[in-house]
Amino acid sequence: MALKYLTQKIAQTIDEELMSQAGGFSIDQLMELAGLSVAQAVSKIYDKSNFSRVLICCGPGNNGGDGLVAARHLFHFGYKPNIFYPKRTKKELYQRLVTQCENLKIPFTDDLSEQLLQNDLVLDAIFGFSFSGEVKAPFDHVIQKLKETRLPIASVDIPSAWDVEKGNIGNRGFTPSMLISLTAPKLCAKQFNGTHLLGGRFVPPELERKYGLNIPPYPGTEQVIDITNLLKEKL
Ligand SMILES: NC(=O)C1=CN([C@@H]2O[C@H](COP(=O)(O)OP(=O)(O)OC[C@H]3O[C@@H](n4cnc5c(N)ncnc54)[C@H](O)[C@@H]3O)[C@@H](O)[C@H]2O)[C@H](O)CC1
Ligand SMILES: [K+]
Repeated sequence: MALKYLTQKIAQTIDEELMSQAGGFSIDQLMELAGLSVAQAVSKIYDKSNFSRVLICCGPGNNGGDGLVAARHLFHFGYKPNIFYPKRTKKELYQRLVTQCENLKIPFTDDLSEQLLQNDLVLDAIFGFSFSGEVKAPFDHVIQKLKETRLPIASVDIPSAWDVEKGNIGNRGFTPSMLISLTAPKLCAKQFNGTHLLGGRFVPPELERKYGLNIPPYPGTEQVIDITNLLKEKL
């Protein structure tokens, strides 16, 4: 049975259902597991001996929160993360995630151009499944710079600036080297031919059946599963 690609609406509905009274999760929990998956995916594909310096670009929503969590785990895995977080939110959850990174002395930077010259890999945690429309400032400049960089880019959940369902319309985004889909891939991932990992190992079987997700079994205690070839077989 083929893995399901989610519409924007279904992705948001599943998220809401997980965090409803019946679902029982808090956003902190889901974000922690999502960010852990992202860090584990990065460590599997980009060995720290060659890609130790990771520039984590964080957006204003939960995708950016996943990036902050991933930064902390990457630090503990022995990487040297740097964080670019141009539009911080005042919500307590994000402030705590920032404090946790500051306590690890993970540098926060304002100079994206400079950082793109000093890192080995970019983690794109700018926009996820709630992105829509044209990219607004200040992220229009950020996306442009990421289009120009030669560094490999690993995208969290959605390649930022891609339409969640239609993909890279009008070529307004960049094409990452790796995509880490969370819960299940979104429709835009049908256009993606690079390394593709799935993370977010928190979906109860009943919810998985309800939405027909057909998530392949995660190996052992892993937080990610490589679905690159699996998806190619199904195309
Ligand atoms: N169940 C899961 O899979 C989980 C996934 N997680 C991650 O959460 C994101 C979705 O988070 P959400 O807060 O809903 O939205 P985004 O981060 O995608 O972005 C919202 C943010 O962006 C702004 N925005 C929207 N469109 C534009 C635009 N055109 N230009 C500029 N800015 C824009 C908007 O105003 C908001 O501020 C999901 O993808 C996963 O990465 C959870 O962490 C855990 C559960
Ligand atoms: K992203």
